[in-house]
Amino acid sequence: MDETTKKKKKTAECCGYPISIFFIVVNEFCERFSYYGMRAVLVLYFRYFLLWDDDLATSIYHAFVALCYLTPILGAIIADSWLGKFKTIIYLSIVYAIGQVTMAISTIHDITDANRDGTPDNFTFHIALSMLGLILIALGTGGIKPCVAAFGGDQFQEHQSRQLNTFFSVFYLCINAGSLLSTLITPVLRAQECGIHTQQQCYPLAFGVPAVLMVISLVVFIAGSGMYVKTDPEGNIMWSVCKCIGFAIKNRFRHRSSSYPKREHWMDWANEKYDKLLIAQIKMVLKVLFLYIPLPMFWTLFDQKGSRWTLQATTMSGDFGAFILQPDQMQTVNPILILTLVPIMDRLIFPLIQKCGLNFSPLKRMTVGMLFAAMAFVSAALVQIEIDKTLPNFPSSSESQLKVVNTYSTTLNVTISPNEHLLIESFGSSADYVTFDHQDITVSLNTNPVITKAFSLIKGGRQTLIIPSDPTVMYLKEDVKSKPREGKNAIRFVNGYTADLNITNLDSIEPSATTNYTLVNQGKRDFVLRHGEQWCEFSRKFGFGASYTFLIPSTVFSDDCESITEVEDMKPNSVHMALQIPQYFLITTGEVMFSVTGLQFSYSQAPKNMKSVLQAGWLCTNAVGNIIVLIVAELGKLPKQWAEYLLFASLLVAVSIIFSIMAYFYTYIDPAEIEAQVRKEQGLEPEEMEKETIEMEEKDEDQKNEQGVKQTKI
Ligand SMILES: CC(C)C[C@H](N)C(=O)N1CCC[C@H]1C(=O)O
Repeated sequence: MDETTKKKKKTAECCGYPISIFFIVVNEFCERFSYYGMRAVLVLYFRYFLLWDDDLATSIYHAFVALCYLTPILGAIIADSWLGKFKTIIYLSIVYAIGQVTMAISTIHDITDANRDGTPDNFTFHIALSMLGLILIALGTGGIKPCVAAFGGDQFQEHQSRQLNTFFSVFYLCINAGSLLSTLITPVLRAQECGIHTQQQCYPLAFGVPAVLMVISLVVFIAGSGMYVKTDPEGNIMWSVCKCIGFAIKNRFRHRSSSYPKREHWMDWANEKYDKLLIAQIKMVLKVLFLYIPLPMFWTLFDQKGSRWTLQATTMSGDFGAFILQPDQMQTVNPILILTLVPIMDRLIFPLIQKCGLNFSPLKRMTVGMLFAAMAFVSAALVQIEIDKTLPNFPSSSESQLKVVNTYSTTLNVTISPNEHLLIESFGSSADYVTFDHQDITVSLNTNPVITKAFSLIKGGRQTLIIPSDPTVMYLKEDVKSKPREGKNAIRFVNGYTADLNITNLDSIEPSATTNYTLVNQGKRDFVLRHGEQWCEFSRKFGFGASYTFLIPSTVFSDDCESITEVEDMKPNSVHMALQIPQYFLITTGEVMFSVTGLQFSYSQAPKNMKSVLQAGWLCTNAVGNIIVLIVAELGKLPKQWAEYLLFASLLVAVSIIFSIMAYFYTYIDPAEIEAQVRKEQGLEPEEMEKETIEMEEKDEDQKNEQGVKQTKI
């Protein structure tokens, strides 16, 4: 029996809408807040809390997203064949909430930070707990995804078809409103400092708030339970489809001899055992699923917004004058644009194209959407080329780089064997790093007597030779050799004062010593220097992604910190994050054309009882897209990031050409019409079919009433 044909239960209404819809819409908003909020900080958590490298962080991120889009099949099977949509949503939401809480707990560094140095001591514990959390989240979010929208649709009566359409628009807006708010808020929460023993990036808050939102989502959904129209499971349509396909293949194989007459379609080999209607429906579904084959490539590019593009933003400047944008907040441009572009496209662009007499069919829209996504990656490559121009010339794995800092009382002539001569004034440094293709060097200073010392440099590393007030004890200090994380600044101090010094938030520094790097955020920062009763204060304004060594002279307290000099080890990021806006605009325009159209297309081309099968198939294209990113990342990374972006863009152009050829041969169908025709061929007239349906419904209803089961819709 078709569950969407008629509804007999009159539900409470407000302004023509079932009141129960309110609970479903709020539930979706909270759930999407929870999911996207957690996702917004996930790569940074992998990269900077678990200390994974870029490739591993990106791979696990995409594996997780892929899992989230594979589990809808599981959710659809559970709902259709066992629990029904309502119970499936409740049970899987509980699993989801437990996953979010587990994830939030795994980010508390203090749990294993026994030595209280600010970093976890037992990474295995944090990794295991976070992986468990992510698996539960993937199971929950993917499992309920195909059920919630359909459950919302179930709430509407036959006369509410206009409201039903509005519901789906509001539903989509809720997805993006929830994700917009969360991607704005969670990075801010992450940027806070918190902790019991030491203050660190507040990942527990960034993951904790999404966990709370998921609990709220569940509570809101349960609160509406008295008002919902609930349908019982109707048997597992997916299982019937699989059995029918399996039989057709087996039967075809059994009759492979040329003596058997050919059949029009290979699915016709199931005619002996299966209903013609089911076979016709499977044919319609397979035709659409075949078209889906090239689609994952779109998602391969789309989902890199959260990984590669965010990492790209960490090497850019987020100073927008009136406000500062964190690298991970750039992702919010997508839902903002969705909220504006969907109405513009629907109300303006598509009608205008239609007015011009152009046939912009759904499959054409999807092809153009792919081309927009490819253009977005060309734009990302151009931005990357600009960034690369501003990046320091880091040493290759066989080279070593050295810089010299002089805190001796006079200018020094520094000779580095065999032929490097540097003139460095007091409390100054060499202009830039000197690159060596060998590691063993000898340094001579023109002091009286001459001081000579041998050093071994780190292969592939950057170091600074610190010449203190007593040059005989000159020493090497390792420098940062990549941009500091998350657009922060790495700073350190050389103590040229004659006694121990205390600097805000740092351990005490001995005379002539150099501190390790400390990361500071963008903006104005104040430091207080102290020795006994003496103190002075100095301030510096920082940009994004720079590195500095501050040289403290012996006169520091007498001139009130004025004489502190600054050596720039690495220039701040100079390419502005606004340059990422064109790539976001292009990918979002592509998304509206591809994703929104794809959803409508999947729905309109699916037979009535297999809408969920195609929805699950559609979600699977997203999963496969993420798996492709994983494979590409694992197979090997191109030496240049811009080249990788161009590779993805070219692949998508190639795929969109293949898709447009496949689309050319696709004939749009009206599934209801085909179903009616098959029924007619089977000898069932429309009136008879109607009568039969009503009789079946009434019989079914009577049975349910007898059993005392609340049957609310037919
Ligand atoms: C990535 C954005 C925050 C959300 C995106 N615009 C979107 O609505 N979706 C991306 C995959 C499908 C859809 C969703 O259901 O989340």
